[in-house]
Amino acid sequence: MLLVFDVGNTNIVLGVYDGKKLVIDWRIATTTQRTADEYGIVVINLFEKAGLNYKDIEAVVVSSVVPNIMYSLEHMIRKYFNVEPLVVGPGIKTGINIKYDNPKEVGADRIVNAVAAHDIYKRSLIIVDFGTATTFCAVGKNGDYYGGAITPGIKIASDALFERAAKLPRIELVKPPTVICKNTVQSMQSGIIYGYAGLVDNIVTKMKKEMEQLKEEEPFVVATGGLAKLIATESSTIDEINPYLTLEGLRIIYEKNR
Ligand SMILES: Nc1ncnc2c1ncn2[C@@H]1O[C@H](COP(=O)(O)OP(=O)(O)O)[C@@H](O)[C@H]1O
Ligand SMILES: CC(C)(COP(=O)(O)O)[C@@H](O)C(=O)NCCC(=O)O
Ligand SMILES: [K+]
Repeated sequence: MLLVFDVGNTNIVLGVYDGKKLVIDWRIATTTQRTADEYGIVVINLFEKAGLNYKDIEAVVVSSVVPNIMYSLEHMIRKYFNVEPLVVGPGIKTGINIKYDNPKEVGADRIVNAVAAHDIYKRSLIIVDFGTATTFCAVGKNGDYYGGAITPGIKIASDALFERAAKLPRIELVKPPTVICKNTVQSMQSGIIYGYAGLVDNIVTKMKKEMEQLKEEEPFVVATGGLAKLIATESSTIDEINPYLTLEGLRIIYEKNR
């Protein structure tokens, strides 16, 4: 079986694949303080609780946008799974042609998403990943990765408001029934959720126009990431939510590099 790690700045999402089948996935906090053994205990426990034998793992693929976690994570993988992790980065076969000024600069998660979406949808795409940051990526029909935009994630924006405004409380990210709200919590929820949906629609609409100039057909808009569900229902430009896009991309990258 294959174990994949999607290391983001807030969460690490793990997936266990048996061939093309995602057997199980887990979400743990990204902490740079954990040692290899501490990560080992957490991951082995997850396998045991799920009734899976971690010794059945034959390969591990890692996508990370958190460099200073990698020493412990790779050490854990070697020590507990006895395999050399395949780490997504320059030199790895992806089938994606990165048209960034400096291709090495693009977050691995963004490329992994592009690999999955290109493989699944086989058409021009805009991928929106709602995580610590929200990323927007334009991908051509033939797998050209044009780049896109990066904005503070919705939770960061919401936490910043709480931290910087004395009288504003920390809020739960829940959609209020109306935009015009009559109490502080719902007013904040209205501003962050409906406001963010507008941000998404504005950026996607402008990206679509630029992709037209790049002679790409009307792109299909796919959302992923922990916070996608929250916004996608309010957005008028998101066509589909695919929560497992990044994990799928890691599986596909394994197949391309085995
Ligand atoms: N199913 C869910 N429902 C609501 N929030 C979620 C869910 N899954 C993850 N989250 C939240 O999404 C955020 C992390 O999303 P994620 O895409 O993993 O971020 P990153 O990749 O930047 O670490 C966290 O705030 C987490 O609590
Ligand atoms: C923008 C990101 C922080 C998003 O990562 P995440 O929200 O998943 O933690 C990550 O893709 C990244 O570090 N990118 C490098 C810069 C770039 O893509 O241009
Ligand atoms: K992410």
